[in-house]
Amino acid sequence: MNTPIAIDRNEILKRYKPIDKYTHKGIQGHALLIGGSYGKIGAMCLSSKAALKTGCGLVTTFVPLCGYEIVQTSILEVMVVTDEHERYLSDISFELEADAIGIGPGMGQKMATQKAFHDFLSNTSTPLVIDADALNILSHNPSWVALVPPRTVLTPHPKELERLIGKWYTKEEMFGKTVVFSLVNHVVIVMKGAPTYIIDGETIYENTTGNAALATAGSGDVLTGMITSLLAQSYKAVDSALIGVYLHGLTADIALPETGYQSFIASDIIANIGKAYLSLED
Ligand SMILES: NC(=O)C1=CN([C@@H]2O[C@H](COP(=O)(O)OP(=O)(O)OC[C@H]3O[C@@H](n4cnc5c(N)ncnc54)[C@H](OP(=O)(O)O)[C@@H]3O)[C@@H](O)[C@H]2O)[C@@H](O)CC1
Ligand SMILES: Nc1ncnc2c1ncn2[C@@H]1O[C@H](COP(=O)(O)OP(=O)(O)O)[C@@H](O)[C@H]1O
Ligand SMILES: [Mg+2]
Repeated sequence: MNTPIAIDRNEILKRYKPIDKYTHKGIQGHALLIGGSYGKIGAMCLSSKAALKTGCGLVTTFVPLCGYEIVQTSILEVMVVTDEHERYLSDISFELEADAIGIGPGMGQKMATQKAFHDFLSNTSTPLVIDADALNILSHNPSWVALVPPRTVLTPHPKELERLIGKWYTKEEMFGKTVVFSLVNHVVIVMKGAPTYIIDGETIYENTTGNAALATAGSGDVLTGMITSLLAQSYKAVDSALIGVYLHGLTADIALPETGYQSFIASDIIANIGKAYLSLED
């Protein structure tokens, strides 16, 4: 196993692109977030708001019908496109051209949703982040991994990773299997945890920010929105993963003196993305 490269401020500054004075929303990138189901529309609100706060110019959210008013009223800046099904996704089709797509948070694994995800994968070549239930659907249908576009970013937590690559008995074996999965499928894997590792083929990165305050509902949904936003802003897949994970962890380090571990919630990640970015400008 290769020694992990520590991802600290210096490593991020090598990759970070400050905003161009003459940019406009049309060139800042359009992120599309797809997911949600009855009772889990909040996951999409979190990922969509996080995408906006990470800097892309436009965000569209694709949710089942029951999510329409929830997303429209909770985030005024986001555009909403709906599936025809009331409670879950059954046909992921849309007219818009997105620069990056994040799919999976809160999506559920109904058979109709699985089929819709298969058809979506068969027809997309847009830079992609796959998270949560979309990862679980891939684990149920391993042959569909071949449909995943090269350089897609996968963001499993340990259980999702185990479903995808199978059980491991040592840390070494866990890294070995993840590296092979990354190499064979040409994908970047964000192994979420404490700490989070990012695997790009044989290269392993170890994030240095974040703390136990992040152990709270929706913090992974927020990360999906952040990485999708960076992809939409034309960062390479691995750089989107590294910068996204670094900034995400930094928000918790910044907020900790105010919130303590217990009262920090996923919305606090979103509220502190601005301060995390500003710390790169000092
Ligand atoms: N507001 C909303 O709409 C929200 C919606 N959400 C959406 O819900 C859906 C289900 O997602 P999910 O991750 O809760 O379920 P699931 O995949 O069964 O994993 C749970 C199990 O995994 C494990 N585990 C997790 N982390 C671990 C770690 N660091 N280290 C070690 N183990 C770890 C742990 O297993 P255990 O240790 O108990 O065996 C745990 O019980 C998904 O679509 C998501 O987007 C949520 O985001 C919440 C807010
Ligand atoms: N103890 C911890 N220390 C640092 N980061 C953590 C800790 N617990 C969870 N996290 C981070 O929080 C996020 C949790 O993601 P996930 O389990 O997908 O949450 P959800 O599905 O509820 O949105 C990951 O980025 C993970 O690295
Ligand atoms: Mg998650």
